[in-house]
Amino acid sequence: MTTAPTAPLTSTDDYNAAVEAALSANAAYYTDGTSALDDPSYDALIRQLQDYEDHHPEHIRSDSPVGKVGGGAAPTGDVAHTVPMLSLDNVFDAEGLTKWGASLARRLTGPVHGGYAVEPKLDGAAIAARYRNGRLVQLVGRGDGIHGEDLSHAIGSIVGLPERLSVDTTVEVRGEALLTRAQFEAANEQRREHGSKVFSNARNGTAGTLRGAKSRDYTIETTFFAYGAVTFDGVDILRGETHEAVMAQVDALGIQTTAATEAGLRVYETLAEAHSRVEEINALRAELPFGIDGVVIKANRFDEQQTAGFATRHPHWAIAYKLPASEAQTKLIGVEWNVGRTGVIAPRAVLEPVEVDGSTVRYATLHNPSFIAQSGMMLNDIVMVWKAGDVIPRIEAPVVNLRGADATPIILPDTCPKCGGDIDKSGKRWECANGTGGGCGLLAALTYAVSRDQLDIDGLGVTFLEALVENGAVSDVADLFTLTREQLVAAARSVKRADTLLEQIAAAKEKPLNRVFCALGIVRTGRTLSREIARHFRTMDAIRAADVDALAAVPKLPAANAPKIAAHIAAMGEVIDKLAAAGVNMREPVTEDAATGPLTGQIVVVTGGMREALAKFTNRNAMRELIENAGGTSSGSVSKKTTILVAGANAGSKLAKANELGITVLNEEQFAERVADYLG
Ligand SMILES: NC(=O)c1ccc[n+]([C@@H]2O[C@H](COP(=O)([O-])OP(=O)(O)OC[C@H]3O[C@@H](n4cnc5c(N)ncnc54)[C@H](O)[C@@H]3O)[C@@H](O)[C@H]2O)c1
Ligand SMILES: [Zn+2]
Repeated sequence: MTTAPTAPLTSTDDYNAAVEAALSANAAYYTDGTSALDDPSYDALIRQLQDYEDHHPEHIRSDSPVGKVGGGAAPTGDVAHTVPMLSLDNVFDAEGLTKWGASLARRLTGPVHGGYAVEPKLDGAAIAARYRNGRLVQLVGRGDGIHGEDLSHAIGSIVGLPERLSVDTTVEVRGEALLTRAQFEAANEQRREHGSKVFSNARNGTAGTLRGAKSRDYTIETTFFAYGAVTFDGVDILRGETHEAVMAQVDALGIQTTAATEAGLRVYETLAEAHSRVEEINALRAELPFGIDGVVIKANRFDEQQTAGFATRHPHWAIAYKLPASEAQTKLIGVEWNVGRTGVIAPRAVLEPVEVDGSTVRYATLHNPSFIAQSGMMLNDIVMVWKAGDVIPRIEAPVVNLRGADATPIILPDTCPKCGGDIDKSGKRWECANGTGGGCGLLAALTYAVSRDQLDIDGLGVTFLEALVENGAVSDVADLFTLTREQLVAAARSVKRADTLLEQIAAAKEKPLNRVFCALGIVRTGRTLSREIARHFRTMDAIRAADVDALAAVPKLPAANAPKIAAHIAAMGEVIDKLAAAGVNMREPVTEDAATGPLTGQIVVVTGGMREALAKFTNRNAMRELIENAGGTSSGSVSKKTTILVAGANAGSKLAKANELGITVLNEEQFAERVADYLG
């Protein structure tokens, strides 16, 4: 795989080869961003070079990347920087941080007095934004730290970097331009539409976006976060003795700083506290709307920064605490096609196992067949795998310049890989035309139907269901309700278990319509939509009588999906009749109406583990149902619109945010009291 050797370099030949490898990786990294090495491999290579150069100073090549900003390979323009724009030194663990703290104290001949400012290390491209008399006049890339490229053509496409300041002042603000996750996806969508090569990750996408802004006839948006400011044109407007104070001043000018994020700047007295903040930011990482590759710790007071001084490549007063890489390169060795519960046929990438952010990744989602076609991916391509906010690893695009002779096209299936039936290719997602109600995906559909959020027959595990399907006792969800005691005893091999199951099945007959409907596994519907449909129509008969237009009128139901949903409901007619005949409830209970419930008009967010009075609502869907039954609206994230936060055990960032916004926070007891009539 594309990892660098880890043994020490022992000969000049080895050293020369390693320098060449680093230089070509660098050149790719800073230009079109498709390096042959991932970051950990590159960093390991640089450490090897450093080690060799320490022992053989007589062999050091003048073009060695060690100790240079941008490894000496970043595109350098002709714009002179006001003051050097440097890189950062790295540490990777607590020990490294302690060492850095000790060396800082030595330079200051005593401890740090002004505290440590801690900020996220944003993973994009450094730019300097020059404002003259309140107008954004020039953007400059970092280059070799002394000269940078003019990137002014990107003015107007960078969120957070206004073209006019709130005050007519002259200043140079420095910070990181990046693609947020959403901007990254939008950028790739645009590039696919325009037939351009998609970016394989957000970081290299940023450099490409800024540099390419000149030659594109469409605009790709990026986002800016400031992390510094220097005087420009000799106009000294910066006030305050600390980094923190200047960042507040930048913020007041209308420029976005990291204060706009949950991981924003905070100042701590001790390095130990700063280290805890590193861990906090690491925990927030998955939730942040953009990528970070570390946390930056800086001496907060300028006089202390000045005393500590600079090395050629980096300041002594700041350090980057690198977090484990959230992406890595590996090889796409296969594509699997899985058939899901509603018959969706989804492709999954099989990867050569690779370590990403502390776990081994073997698979990644490929979304749908059109994604494969548009990404231009081929089998045996090298791909960049990354973990986004979600847990499913993703790959975006192949690293085309690493494509080998063994690359072969990815073959899309002609027939359902599971049952051999036809595939419905009319939508973006392919579906087995035989995939619902009966044939393909039956077992998965049944598992879904009996699960806790639907019919809640928890004694029916997959193996049990499999036995029932195999011996012919069950061929659709309705058959579950006519199972005899004998059949259950035979499958369960236990009278006691069979009786428990009979009780659960009897209880399932009384479930509200929304759950019964959901258990049908109708295409393009899930928990939320099933609840909307049941609330809207109130009875199964009304649902069946609804035409496409009537369905499209259901709140939250995308009109484009209504025809498929209507067709599937019609196709399930026989199963629904069987359910009704078995005595399964077909009505949505009219609870206190949304207009009169105790939570009417309230927008409620739940966070943390539910205990005590709400202990049986540990499942978030159960809480949502409770909130909606009581007339409220349930939401997943805290915003200004939120009116109540229910905070349980170990509530974290949502609680902090609610407190910040002055939102009513209730504990389990208080909330339970409020909805006492609905706890059932
Ligand atoms: N894969 C490859 O082939 C390859 C090649 C070259 C470099 N790299 C990677 O690039 C990195 C080295 O690049 P570098 O020297 O540009 O350093 P760097 O990018 O790791 O760190 C310095 C930069 O951090 C940024 N930064 C983000 N948040 C900041 C904040 N709050 N305060 C100050 N600065 C902040 C600034 O842009 C600054 O220039 C390494 O991680 C290396 O692995 C990889
Ligand atoms: Zn099938």
